[in-house]
Amino acid sequence: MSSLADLKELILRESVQFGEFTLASGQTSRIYIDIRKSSLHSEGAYLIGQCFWERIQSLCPEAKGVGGLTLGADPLVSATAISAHLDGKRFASIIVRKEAKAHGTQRQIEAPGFINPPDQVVAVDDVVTSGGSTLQAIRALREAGFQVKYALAVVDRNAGAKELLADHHVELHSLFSLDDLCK
Ligand SMILES: O=P(O)(O)OC[C@H]1O[C@H](OP(=O)(O)OP(=O)(O)O)[C@H](O)[C@@H]1O
Ligand SMILES: O=C(O)c1cc(=O)[nH]c(=O)[nH]1
Repeated sequence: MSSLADLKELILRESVQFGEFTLASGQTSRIYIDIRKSSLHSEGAYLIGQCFWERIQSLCPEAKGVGGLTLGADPLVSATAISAHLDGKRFASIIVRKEAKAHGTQRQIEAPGFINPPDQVVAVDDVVTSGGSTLQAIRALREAGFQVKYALAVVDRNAGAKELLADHHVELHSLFSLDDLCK
């Protein structure tokens, strides 16, 4: 089986939940895809890293790193950078804090020293619904001087994120849609 097929099976097993959920956007839903249950799983982290790295190389070969909003994106950025390293490439994991630290470095963006504006970065998220969280990360990355033309999510719930990000000149891609997982 391919990494994508293995990942789909793992997400279906570990991450799909049914109930009454309030989403980040304030919408309610009877389905919740908790990708944290897969991205914090040893096999899931490996598979997400492989799938993201492969997709990023075809989508944006000039990218020097991936960045996303804590917490959902944290394991994704690390997994992608490890896959890049195993492929012999230096590639940055960037974590965007929801707000800048009030002490210490006072940074909102945590990144290794080798990546610098105006390098190209792909924005990542575990699930996109409205796209608001991904846009928050993109805004912070752009304010820091990075270029962001592409975003990549594990799951796109097809609830407006693609359109919102397109309005901000970012092309959204995903490994799966909600329909792929819950038909
Ligand atoms: O596209 P949106 O409408 O913004 O919704 C999707 C966001 O919601 C979830 O994060 P959540 O706010 O639950 O935070 P967490 O990652 O810190 O758990 C998820 O990880 C996405 O980042
Ligand atoms: O929109 C959200 O908040 C959301 C939906 C979903 O399916 N999974 C998730 O982690 N967040």
